[in-house]
Amino acid sequence: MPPQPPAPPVFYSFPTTDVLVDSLANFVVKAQRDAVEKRGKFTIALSRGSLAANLKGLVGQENVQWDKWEVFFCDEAAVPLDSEDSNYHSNVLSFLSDVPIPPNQIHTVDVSQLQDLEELADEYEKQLIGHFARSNAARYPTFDLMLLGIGPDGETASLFPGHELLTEKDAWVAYLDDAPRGPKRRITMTLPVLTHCYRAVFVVSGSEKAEMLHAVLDEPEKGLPSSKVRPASPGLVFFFADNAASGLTKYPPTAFRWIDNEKEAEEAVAAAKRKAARRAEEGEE
Ligand SMILES: O=C(O)[C@H](O)[C@@H](O)[C@H](O)[C@H](O)COP(=O)(O)O
Repeated sequence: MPPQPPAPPVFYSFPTTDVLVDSLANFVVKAQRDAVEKRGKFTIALSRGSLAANLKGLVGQENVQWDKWEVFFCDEAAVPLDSEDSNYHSNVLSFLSDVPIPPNQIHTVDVSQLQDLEELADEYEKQLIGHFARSNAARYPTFDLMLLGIGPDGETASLFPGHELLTEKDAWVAYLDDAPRGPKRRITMTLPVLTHCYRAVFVVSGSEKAEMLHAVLDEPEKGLPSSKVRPASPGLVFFFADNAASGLTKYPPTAFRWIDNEKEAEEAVAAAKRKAARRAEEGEE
């Protein structure tokens, strides 16, 4: 079978993250239902950063089959599990401590047992292999849902622009000791794993991300790490809040599903029409 084309992205735009959290929770729960129906369980991977806070809407969701969840972390700092730098810890504070996922289905690495970064990465890769070998892993595991952020330089998980890890094709989990921001020592899922999933959702908020998002989405030829996560159809979704998407040029406002921000939507459509009319006029001159 020829390789499937990358999915055209689906965009949701929210006025604020307060509005986004409920829709994101609904989206995750729907993805869970779909996965459990088709494959009997739900494998989800969570990226470091502000994402954890945006998952708090999962608490109190009804009809969730928490016992079917298998939670992994796209990237993790080599810090104790109760450190505020720990991705696991951020997610515990946000929602994991309030939902009944069996603890052995939340897959962490414990630096109090292992200090060496290479060993940490190997240990986490073994956990992935142990889990996915029983189900769908051929060359790479296929997560039901990858939840990702985009950092100020276009990084995602702990894959930073220009870093040698971006070319890693063999390992599922790799390590770095030179992260340019935050804790330097980390492990991260590699690009083939991030991209080889049923659905990837990027959650991005804040107008300070607008310029960088323009580079990620409108100029993929620049090859920023976040531009390279392109699951096969139909799996690429963006949740935007607080004007994060205001710098995009390639996608018209009509490509967005505007949630609770009709006024902004109307303004964006009107601005796009004015721009198109101006261009047409300039063409005539
Ligand atoms: O440690 C980190 O920060 C992550 O490695 C990074 O890739 C993160 O996912 C993005 O920076 C988005 O984070 P924010 O949503 O917090 O900006």
